[in-house]
This record gives sequence, C-alpha cells and structure tokens, in this order.
Amino acid sequence: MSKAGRLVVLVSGSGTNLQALLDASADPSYGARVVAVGADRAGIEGLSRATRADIPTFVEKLGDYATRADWDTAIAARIAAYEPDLVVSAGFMKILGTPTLDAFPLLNTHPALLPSFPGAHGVRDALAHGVKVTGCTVILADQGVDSGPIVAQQAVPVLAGDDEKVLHERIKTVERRLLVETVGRMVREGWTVSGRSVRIGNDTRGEST
Ligand SMILES: Nc1nc2c(c(=O)[nH]1)N[C@@H](CN(C=O)c1ccc(C(=O)N[C@@H](CCC(=O)O)C(=O)O)cc1)CN2
Ligand SMILES: NCC(=O)N[C@@H]1O[C@H](COP(=O)([O-])[O-])[C@@H](O)[C@H]1O
Repeated sequence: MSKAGRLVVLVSGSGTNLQALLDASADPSYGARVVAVGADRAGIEGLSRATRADIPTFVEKLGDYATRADWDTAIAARIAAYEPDLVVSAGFMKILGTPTLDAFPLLNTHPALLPSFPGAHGVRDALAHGVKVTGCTVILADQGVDSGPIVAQQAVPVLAGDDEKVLHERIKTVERRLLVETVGRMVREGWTVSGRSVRIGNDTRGEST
C-alpha cells in the first residue's frame, strides 16, 4: 500500500462531512488520512471533531487581518505547514484566494447541482426556486465561486413540505458518501483535468465524447 494521501480539511460548522472522512480514513485501504483541520472561526463542532480524533487544528479569522489578501496569505501558510496532497473544503464558508489555489488542489463540496444555486446558500436558493430535484456537487475549486470543474454529482429529490433544514439533511446523507468516495478515488488513482473535464484514474464514465 503506497503512503496515504495527506488531507487538510477546512470547515466552518458542524463538520459532518469531515467526520465521514475521518471515519473512512480509519481504514488503511482508504488511502488518505486527515493530517489537519482548519477553520475561519473558533468554537465550532468541526474543530471539536478533529480534537477528539487527535488531529491538529488551526483557526484563521478574516477579521484578525487588515486585508483579505493578508488573510489569504496567512491561511495558505497554515495549510502549507501540513504539506497536503489535497485540500478539502467541507462546509468552509470563505472563498479562498490564489495563495491557496496556486499551491494546492482544492476540492469543494456544495449542496446543490452546480452550476445551479452556487454560493453560501445553495439549499435555501434551490428550495425558494421550487426545484423538484436538487443534489450535491464536488468540484475542483477555482478563483470563482463554485465555478470550478465538476468532479462528481448526485441528485437528491425535493419532497413536499421540505424546509431548508430537512432538505439539507437529506442532501448531506448523500453528500457525505459522495465526498468520501470521490476523495478516496482521487487520492488512490490520481486525476487529470482537461478544460472543464475531470477524469479520476482511467475512468471514462460520464465523460462527454
Ligand atoms: N476559491 C474558492 N474558494 C471556495 C469555494 C470556491 O468555489 N472557490 N467554495 C467555497 C464553498 N462555498 C460553496 O460551496 C461557498 C462558501 C461561502 C461563500 C461566500 O459567499 N462566502 C463569503 C462570506 C460568507 C460568510 O463568511 O459567512 C465570502 O467568502 O466573502 C460562497 C461559496 C469554499 N471556498
Ligand atoms: N457553499 C458552501 C456550503 O453550503 N457548504 C455546505 O455546508 C455543509 C456543511 O455541513 P457539515 O459541516 O456538516 O459537513 C455541507 O452540506 C456543504 O455542502
């Protein structure tokens, strides 16, 4: 078994996607392990989950810096200290700038079927629009907001009477499985990006001809 891929996971909230990655990485055959968890705010359950798992954590608050560029430089340096093979944004609620993007591949999970409903409120916006089907998307982040190439997606039905919390929980059940599967395959098999097309290993499923 080759050396496990090093993951830095970024969170801003409850960290259930992080927990799914922690649980998966307990199996050496998964091929990846979380080496650090970073956040833009303190006192969140995502950081507590890391601490319970004896994973190092760091917090970089935007408000602690004179400029957004200073924060971007600082968080990139904190991430770099752990020498990740892949950075995973799992509910991280800040747009990361070029200091991070130029240094590491950044995977982001989003609770909607991109390019629909990007941004900080994907579940709320999909519900408000009246869609019957939504879902979750894993992208390789670029400088835009949820505009990077799509790695994986899965649809989730919207049911009568759904509110944002109920729908988001239904999405997260699917999302956690999709993120764990996608991260594991990318770390074990590698990936290539051609334009907006992302291929994991030699997989040609879902590739447009
Ligand atoms: N360079 C990128 N960084 C990040 C991306 C991305 O696509 N490119 N995705 C986000 C996660 N995300 C959606 O999946 C997302 C999170 C937050 C926002 C947003 O508008 N954030 C505001 C602040 C909101 C807050 O502090 O509560 C901001 O950054 O100013 C949009 C999309 C992770 N990073
Ligand atoms: N636009 C970013 C965004 O909305 N991200 C979403 O935040 C949730 C975090 O849940 P978790 O903290 O329980 O993993 C996840 O559903 C993730 O897709």
